[in-house]
Amino acid sequence: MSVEIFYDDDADLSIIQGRKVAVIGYGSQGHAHALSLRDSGVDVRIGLPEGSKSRAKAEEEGLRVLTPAEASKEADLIMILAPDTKQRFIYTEDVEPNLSDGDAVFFGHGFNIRYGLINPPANVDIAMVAPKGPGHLVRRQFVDGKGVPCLIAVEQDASGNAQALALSYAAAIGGARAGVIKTTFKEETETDLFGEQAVLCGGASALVQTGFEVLTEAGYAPEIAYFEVLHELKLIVDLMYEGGIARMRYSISDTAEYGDLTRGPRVITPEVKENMRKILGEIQDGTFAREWVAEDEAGRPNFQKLQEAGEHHPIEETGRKLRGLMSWVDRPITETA
Ligand SMILES: NC(=O)C1=CN([C@@H]2O[C@H](COP(=O)(O)OP(=O)(O)OC[C@H]3O[C@@H](n4cnc5c(N)ncnc54)[C@H](OP(=O)(O)O)[C@@H]3O)[C@@H](O)[C@H]2O)C=CC1
Ligand SMILES: CC[C@](O)(C(C)=O)C(=O)O
Ligand SMILES: [Mg+2]
Ligand SMILES: [Mg+2]
Repeated sequence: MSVEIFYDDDADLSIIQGRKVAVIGYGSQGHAHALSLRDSGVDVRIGLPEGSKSRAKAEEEGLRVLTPAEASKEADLIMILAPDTKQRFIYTEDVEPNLSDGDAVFFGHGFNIRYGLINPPANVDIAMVAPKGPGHLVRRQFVDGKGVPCLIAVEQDASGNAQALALSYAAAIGGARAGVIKTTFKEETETDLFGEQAVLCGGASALVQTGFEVLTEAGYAPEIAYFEVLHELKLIVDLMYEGGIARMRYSISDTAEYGDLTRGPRVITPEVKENMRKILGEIQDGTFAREWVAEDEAGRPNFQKLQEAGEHHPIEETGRKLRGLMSWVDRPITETA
């Protein structure tokens, strides 16, 4: 195996238990890290601006909430879990002026370091603990005694101990129960962006919406189309998660398997693969990062337009109606943060 994978036995939890941690941001990842660090015996404070709507949620959990500058000053490990497009401003205004020799600045994703938006001084550790899953599941798995795998990376090892520190942090949020893989900021950033754009979020959403459109435009009931292309997708992906594509193919009918083997490549054609390569190229050469930063600076006009179109896609209305009848899938994403 070419990668190094670490588990709980490889991690020394006492390292992170001996640090003062500031978690900047209390959203999807921030709440999961902060609550699980606290439950692992770590001294945690939250950094949020005075007017932040996340403040009440963190305070409800009994966490101590300071401004990002105060939290950075008090802490010797600052984990930045604010939106990627805001991090460079938070870093310059609140974090950097409060850094001392031997402090550590951590990230949950490598975007700002990989694309040179944050350039830290040489006297601090720069590392990453990036869970490979949405924050709400990171927390839910931790509470259930499980964990979401994490990537760790060290960009700058001023202390000579940055990797052990990152591994200790990953263990404290449950990552080492599932496996912690050592990588680089470059590899994490590029593969994470590719995964979410081409397969997990962009690819999967477009596949589901297009399948729904084809069925409903051909006159089939939206409810049947919804179950077929969205609801059942989870059940199929659960089998892949448990035992790979082979396990899924073992469980489906041979009719489905023959259709899978012969029709799948007609949907995901060589042209689609070429499009995926172009998307990867735009990530690697910085085109996507520049576009996203510019879009954010312009007030996100295109993002908002596309978001609205997605929210009004007919599959959402059908889904809301059907999920309303299935109490067990009614898990609002506001469950903990
Ligand atoms: N979402 C995920 O599951 C994953 C995210 N990541 C990475 O984690 C990081 C955080 O993403 P995510 O959890 O999705 O973010 P969210 O958008 O869910 O949450 C962002 C949080 O940052 C707060 N915030 C906004 N502006 C500031 C500021 N100026 N100072 C301090 N806090 C601020 C927000 O507060 P308010 O309520 O006021 O807006 C909110 O609490 C990103 O680097 C992302 O790429 C990595 C893996 C998975
Ligand atoms: C798949 C999306 C993700 O990369 C994640 C949950 O890991 C993100 O940035 O939210
Ligand atoms: Mg990811
Ligand atoms: Mg991501």
